Amino acid sequence: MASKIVFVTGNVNKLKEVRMLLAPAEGQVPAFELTNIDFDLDELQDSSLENIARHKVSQAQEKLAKGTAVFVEDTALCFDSYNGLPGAYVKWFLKSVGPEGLVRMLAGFDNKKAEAVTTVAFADSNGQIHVFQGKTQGKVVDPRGSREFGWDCIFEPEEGAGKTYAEMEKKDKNQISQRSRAFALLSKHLNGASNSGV
Ligand SMILES: O=c1[nH]c(=O)c2ncn([C@@H]3O[C@H](COP(=O)(O)OP(=O)(O)OP(=O)(O)O)[C@@H](O)[C@H]3O)c2[nH]1
Ligand SMILES: [Mg+2]
Repeated sequence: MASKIVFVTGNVNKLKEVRMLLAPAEGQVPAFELTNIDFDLDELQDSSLENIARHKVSQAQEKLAKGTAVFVEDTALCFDSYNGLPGAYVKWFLKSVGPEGLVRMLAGFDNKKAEAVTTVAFADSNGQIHVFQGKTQGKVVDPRGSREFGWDCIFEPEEGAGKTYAEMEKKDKNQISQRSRAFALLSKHLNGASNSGV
């Protein structure tokens, strides 16, 4: 029977993407069964994305039965002109000023470059924590496309043929997104570990 892995997140858009990213290739037997729990986890206020993800998964571990394999992810949007801010704080900026407010933050700057970073922290069934990170470079632009997911409408990735994430098909975003890069590393780890159990 496939082992279970829990993804702790309260973000339905992340869940949708991660389910696509971790889906087994056609004809392949799934190596694990992915389930989701929405716990309210405290998020460390720290400039280290790795520390934030490690702290987040440690809390998730404490809430689950010992031996449960679990992962979390934290996603940051880092402005070049702000030396990496808002970074992991982007969630709170979005809540207070929306995508337009994020665009306005860069109004006085010629440099609109931004980096999207997803940091995955996976605690295996022995309680050992593994961290994986994916990055995508791009720039901040006036909102274009669907407003469904966070800052997707203002992030134009360098490899996106001039489209914002929000203007792209999900499968195309998944080819180049910071999340897909981080989860490709987790997948590789899980596939390597599948013989010994997760
Ligand atoms: O346009 C976007 N494209 C993305 O690919 C993306 N990934 C995350 N986000 C947003 O950035 C903040 C991260 O904060 P975050 O990592 O703490 O997430 P969260 O609190 O929503 O969920 P979780 O912590 O329960 O998993 C939240 O506002 C998310 O909505 C994204 N926005
Ligand atoms: Mg969060």
